[in-house]
Amino acid sequence: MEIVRTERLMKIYGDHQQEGATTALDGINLSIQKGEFVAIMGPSGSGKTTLLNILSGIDKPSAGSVRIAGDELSTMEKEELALFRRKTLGFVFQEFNLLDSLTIKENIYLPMVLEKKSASQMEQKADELMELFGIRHLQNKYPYHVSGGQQQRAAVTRALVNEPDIILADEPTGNLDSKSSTAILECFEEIITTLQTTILIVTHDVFAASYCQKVIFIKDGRIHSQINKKGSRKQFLDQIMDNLAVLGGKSHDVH
Ligand SMILES: Nc1ncnc2c1ncn2[C@@H]1O[C@H](COP(=O)(O)OP(=O)(O)OP(=O)(O)O)[C@@H](O)[C@H]1O
Repeated sequence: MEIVRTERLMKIYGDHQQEGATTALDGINLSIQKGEFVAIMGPSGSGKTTLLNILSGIDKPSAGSVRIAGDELSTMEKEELALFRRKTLGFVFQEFNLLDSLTIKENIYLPMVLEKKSASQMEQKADELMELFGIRHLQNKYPYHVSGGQQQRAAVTRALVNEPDIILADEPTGNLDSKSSTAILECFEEIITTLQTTILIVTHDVFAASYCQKVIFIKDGRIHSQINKKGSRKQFLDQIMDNLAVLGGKSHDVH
């Protein structure tokens, strides 16, 4: 089943007939299947954030179509889109974005409260996922009392409670040390195997990308190349580095 499909996706910032307009996306055709773990990489300014914002429904394309789980996003009205985002998408951010005034458990409950789930449904789902990610014992602590890696695992749990079709993650390892990065990437692998949720990450981190099954490289708003993991993770990491070198991008954050 196809979870993401974009066709001839364009994004132009500014008036395209005037000087100073920027073509951020220039005809992106993307197809991501259910249960795939995919990374988008590319040099600074290549259009990664723009693409993620459009897939997230935060931004609208200038032209082209974007379908997520079969639904066309670009024609949705504001309220329909808000509902769609809550039901279909899960978000993970570099800065975790947990609310400091709420406990870990309350943070995790939040998307379910918005969906008006029953107390027993919320408890069952939260317990199941906190157990899976080893953070159940932290549920009554506040975010500032747990480590960055534990906060990110709570954020991943929160992203999953409404059983989204896809998790969109923006630099999910950007604020983590290598041990916590590994833990979160193993969480993602667990999600793929146990829940078959599709995961799309945008990252500069070659180590993070090497956990994915597929890496799509973009440059100047176009898909430049795409590679699939065949051998070991280490072999894939080397292959990603080679592709980045061809692309002319910086490959920092190698652990
Ligand atoms: N709101 C905006 N208005 C005008 N131009 C923009 C806007 N947002 C992004 N751009 C331009 O669009 C292009 C793509 O930007 P984008 O942020 O998507 O790149 P990126 O690959 O995410 O970069 P980075 O890795 O540095 O975050 C760049 O040339 C950028 O300057």
